[in-house]
Parts: sequence; C-alpha cells; structure tokens
Amino acid sequence: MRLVFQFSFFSCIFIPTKNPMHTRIGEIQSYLQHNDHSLAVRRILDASLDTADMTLLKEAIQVSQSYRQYKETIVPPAFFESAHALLNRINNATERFTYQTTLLVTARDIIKTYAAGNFSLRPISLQIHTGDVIGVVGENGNGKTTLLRCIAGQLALDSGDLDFAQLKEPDHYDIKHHLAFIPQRIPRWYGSLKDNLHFSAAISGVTGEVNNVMVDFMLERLDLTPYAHLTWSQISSGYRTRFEIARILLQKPRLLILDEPLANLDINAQQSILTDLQFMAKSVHNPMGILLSSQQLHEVEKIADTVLLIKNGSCLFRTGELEKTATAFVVELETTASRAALVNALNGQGVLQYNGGFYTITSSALRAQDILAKLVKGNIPITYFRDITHSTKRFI
Ligand SMILES: Nc1ncnc2c1ncn2[C@@H]1O[C@H](COP(=O)(O)OP(=O)(O)OP(=O)(O)O)[C@@H](O)[C@H]1O
Repeated sequence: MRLVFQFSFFSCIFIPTKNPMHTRIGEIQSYLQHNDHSLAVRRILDASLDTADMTLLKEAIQVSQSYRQYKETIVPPAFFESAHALLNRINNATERFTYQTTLLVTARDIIKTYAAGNFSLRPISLQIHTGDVIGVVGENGNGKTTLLRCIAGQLALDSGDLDFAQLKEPDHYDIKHHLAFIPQRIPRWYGSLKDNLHFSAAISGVTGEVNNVMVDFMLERLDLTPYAHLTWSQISSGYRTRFEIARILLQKPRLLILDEPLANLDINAQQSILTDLQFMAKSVHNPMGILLSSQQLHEVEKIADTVLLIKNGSCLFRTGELEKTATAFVVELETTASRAALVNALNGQGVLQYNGGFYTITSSALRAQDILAKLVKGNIPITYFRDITHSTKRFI
C-alpha cells in the first residue's frame, strides 16, 4: 500500500487557464493535489516536452526519477516543491502557445483486394488531423490491419486515393518518413534497449547531448528506465511494445499508426498507454495524429475522437453517426439473477437478449439510468453494467 503525504501548499496555487497549456498545467496540479502522483509525473514529462527546452526536460526527468524512489513509501514535501516549481517554469515557457490542428491525410474510397484469397476492403474514407485519435475496431480477420497498412502506404490500392496534405507528390520514401507504423509483431532487435534508443534517435538526426536527454526522457516516459540495460529476450512482450513506442516517438512522427498496440499489455497498461497516446496526440506544441486498431473497443472508445467499426472489410459504423442513428437505449448487464427476475424488474419496458455471459437490454422508453434504477429497485444483483447506446459494441 502506498502511504501518501498531503502537502497543503497546493491549496494556495493558482495558475490562470487562459491558454491550452495553462489548462493542462492546472490539470496536473489537480492530479498532485489528489495524490494521483504517477499520472502527474507522466503529464509533467509531457508538458516539459511541449516546451522543447532541454533544461526543463532534464528537470522533469529528475522529478520522475525521484518519484520512482518514493513508490510504496511516503512522498515527501521536497517532491511536491520541485514538481510545483517545474510546473511554474513550464507555465512561463509556454505563455504564448496556441493550439492548432493540421490536416495530415485524407483517404477517399479506398479499396483493396488481396491477389490471393477472398478478402476485400470495401470503400472506406477518413481524414486524420494532428490531435486526432482514430480507433479502428472489429473482430479478427475483418480488415483492420489491411486498412492501416493501406493508409500507411504499405499496400497498393485497387482504387480510391490517399492524399498526404503535408507532402507534395510523395513517393514511398517520403510517406515512410512522414509517418510511423508500429506493427502487431514487433521485429527483434539486438543489443540493449537503451543503446537501441540512442541509435534510433541518432538516425533521425538527434545527436550529442540532446540524444542523451531525449533517450533518458523516453525511458522515463514509457516506464522503461529499470529495463534500459536489458536485451530483447530479457523483457516481456508488453515492454517490447513500450520500447517500440519510445523508439518511434524519438523520431517525432506527425502521424502514428499502431496495429493492435494493446495486444501484449495488461489491463492497467492498456488504460495508461491509451490515455498517454491521447495526451501526446493533443500535445499543444507538437501534436500528432494517431490511428490505431484494437479489439478492446470499450478501451478505445474511451479515448478516441472517432471509432470505426470494421466488419467484413466494410466500415459498418463510426461514432458520431451512431449517435444520430440510435433509436433505442441499450445496456449490457452481467447478473446472477434469472431472466424471469429481470423481466419482472423491468416491468415489460425492455427487450432482453442473452449473449452468453451478458444480457443486453434494449428499451425505447428507459434511459440507462432508468434501467439501472429499476434493476436496483427490483433487488437485482449486478456485477457489470454498461450503457452501450452510443457504442460500436451494439453491432458486434
Ligand atoms: N497478404 C495477404 N494475402 C491474402 N489475404 C490476406 C493477406 N493479409 C491478410 N489477408 C486476409 O485478409 C483478411 C483481413 O485481414 P486483416 O489482418 O486485415 O484483419 P484484422 O481485422 O486486422 O485481423 P486481426 O484482428 O486478426 O489482426 C483476413 O481474412 C486475412 O486472412
């Protein structure tokens, strides 16, 4: 159990929230105030990166390294003092920052059929701007990877077109350097994790002292510092995913495409990597567009601006459209109660469907909270409840 030291100094901090960076800094202060230290440290690292100031970056690395010593113990006032002092300096350094989005890529009616096999990706269109997080969800074999590889320029299209707004008449080489693609199976590397990061940064033109600082930064940011000296075979597949994200981020891509990044991560790491990616995409100074595929649709829906549900190669729905088309309220429920008890509690105002493990309740009259109220009133034991009215889950 972690013991927490409450530092009253924070109650008197005030930073006006007139620009997006100030809003972010205000949020970080709130994390610190509410003892969400780990999240605060990750966000301090991100905010320092936004300043592109090596001195602030080094201080943020120190704050993060010192925090690691306090895990499982009392977090002392000195940690809060240095974190707060750094936040003030970041705030001053970002005084004139404004947030702008830029169009990165437009895919229009792209179609792909593999020469071998029967699979076709049907016409799919989408746009990605800096700051966007776009999730592609669907069951196995429905075309998520194919769509991502088409947009990454790795597969030749049968028809439709791909327009990279920032590139004039791009060839494969230009596209490859404009975006970063993290595949589902991460290729093996040799040597230590840290040496590989130094190398990766160097071939992207990051050299000298900046190379050292950026590698230390990424090691801290992706929680890799304790594993820095280890090799491929000495780290778990989840940490290989983190390594690959660190390696790619050192190249500062404008567009990041990740195929099933959650596949090897435990549930806590899934949540934190997704919220971290969302935060990095919306970086005030250096925003990027993110396109990712996953089968974890609830997790992706929590952080993505748009979610595309792919079924048999077609885009069945995308969030936003769902809200317009929803004609009934739908919830998902796990209970030990019998169907008869549920029907009785709902008093005929919902249609029940059992999907093996879960019930789905559809009602045109009752909103999720009304359904919940009726179930509670009917003394129905509930182990899981989720409103999926606006979720792509309705269509799976
Ligand atoms: N190179 C290829 N040649 C022929 N068929 C292929 C090729 N790559 C994929 N396919 C087929 O295309 C279909 C879609 O595959 P894809 O990998 O895009 O699906 P997915 O939704 O990403 O699946 P998963 O969740 O299992 O990764 C599958 O039926 C697959 O067998």
